Amino acid sequence: MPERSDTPPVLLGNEPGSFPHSVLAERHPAIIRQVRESFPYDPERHRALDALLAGCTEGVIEPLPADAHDRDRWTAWGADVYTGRSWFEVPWLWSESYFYRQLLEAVGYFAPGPWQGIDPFRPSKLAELDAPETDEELSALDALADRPAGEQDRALLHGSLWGNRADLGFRLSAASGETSSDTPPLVADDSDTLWSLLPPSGAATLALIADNAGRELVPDLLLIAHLLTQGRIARAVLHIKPYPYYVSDATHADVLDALRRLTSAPGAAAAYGRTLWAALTDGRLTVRAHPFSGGPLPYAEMPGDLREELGAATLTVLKGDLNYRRLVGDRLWPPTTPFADVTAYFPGPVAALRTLKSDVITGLSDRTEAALVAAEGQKWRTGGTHALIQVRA
Ligand SMILES: O=P(O)(O)OC[C@@]1(O)O[C@H](CO)[C@@H](O)[C@@H]1O
Repeated sequence: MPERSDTPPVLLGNEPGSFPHSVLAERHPAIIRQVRESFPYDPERHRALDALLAGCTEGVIEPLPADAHDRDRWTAWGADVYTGRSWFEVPWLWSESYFYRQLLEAVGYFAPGPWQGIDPFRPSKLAELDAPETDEELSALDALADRPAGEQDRALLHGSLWGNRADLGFRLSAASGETSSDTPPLVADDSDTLWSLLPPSGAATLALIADNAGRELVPDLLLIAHLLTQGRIARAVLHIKPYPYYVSDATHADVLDALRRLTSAPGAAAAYGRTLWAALTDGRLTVRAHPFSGGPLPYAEMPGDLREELGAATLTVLKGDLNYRRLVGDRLWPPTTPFADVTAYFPGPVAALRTLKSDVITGLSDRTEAALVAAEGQKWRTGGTHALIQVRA
């Protein structure tokens, strides 16, 4: 993307007291401690986790093993440039993403052996899926079945949007999700444009770039099922992560767990599950784990095949905070910078559904920004209490 002359610099994690700094200095060590307890890892795995714990705050970025299957890919993504530097002095997005790659290395996720393919975050993902809150959310679908189509559209869109609050990494460091602010929860709402891109004519292809498993993925799947049933889309491609990432990000195993949760639920939820099952088996719904989805770069740098694929979609919906950062570049834009400007490079119509959990934001009106700042200072940016639906048609 050619840079605008007023483009702010990419965020780093080097400012003590800032949100990015706290993620590197506090959230990452907490994640390692949590992973240590998640399985009875052997002494070698414990040593590797301890080394990462020391290294990720005090040390420097270490290279991947020479025989790592994805070493060349990470080199192309910048590993040689950043190796040997402090985690805090390189782009925050890169540093965080590489942390998860190194965490998988430490638990032996890629190496032949007993821990190969074992998702270190699976216990917490499954606990969430099994939680009584998930039952409550699914039983609410029964009452929705008799409501007018427009009301169902809105409920399922908002379910998917607010499902993004359920991010396990975020909960590790968010002391309280509540705010006393009386500012509206939605800071931008382009949902009319979103619906206008998906009329009930049945021809559209939706690309949904998923974020978290469990209580976010379930409503994402419900939204897809609803759009298929209403004829607003003919097919959907669900983009997930090729491996565990940012604690709760959805992998293919998580999609299958969520689907099983739906099909085994009572009432309307099971019907949604059956719709999805049928769509997967007849090819109207496909699941895609592109390597770039687990990468450390903004979408402006997506490779040609992905660009072509998303360019062919009627609409690409990006879920969540991290995808938003990757979509607009991980930069501290003035909040009133038009969303359409910073996403002009994207190969087709694009929508962001996101709760606000990091400083990056674009597309606010002057009035909304002023009201948020007057009520909360800058807390609205990271508290997860506000959300947005932004669309560039
Ligand atoms: O993408 P998600 O799940 O909505 O949020 C991811 C998140 O919790 O992790 C990043 C910090 O580690 C931030 O982008 C955000 O706070």
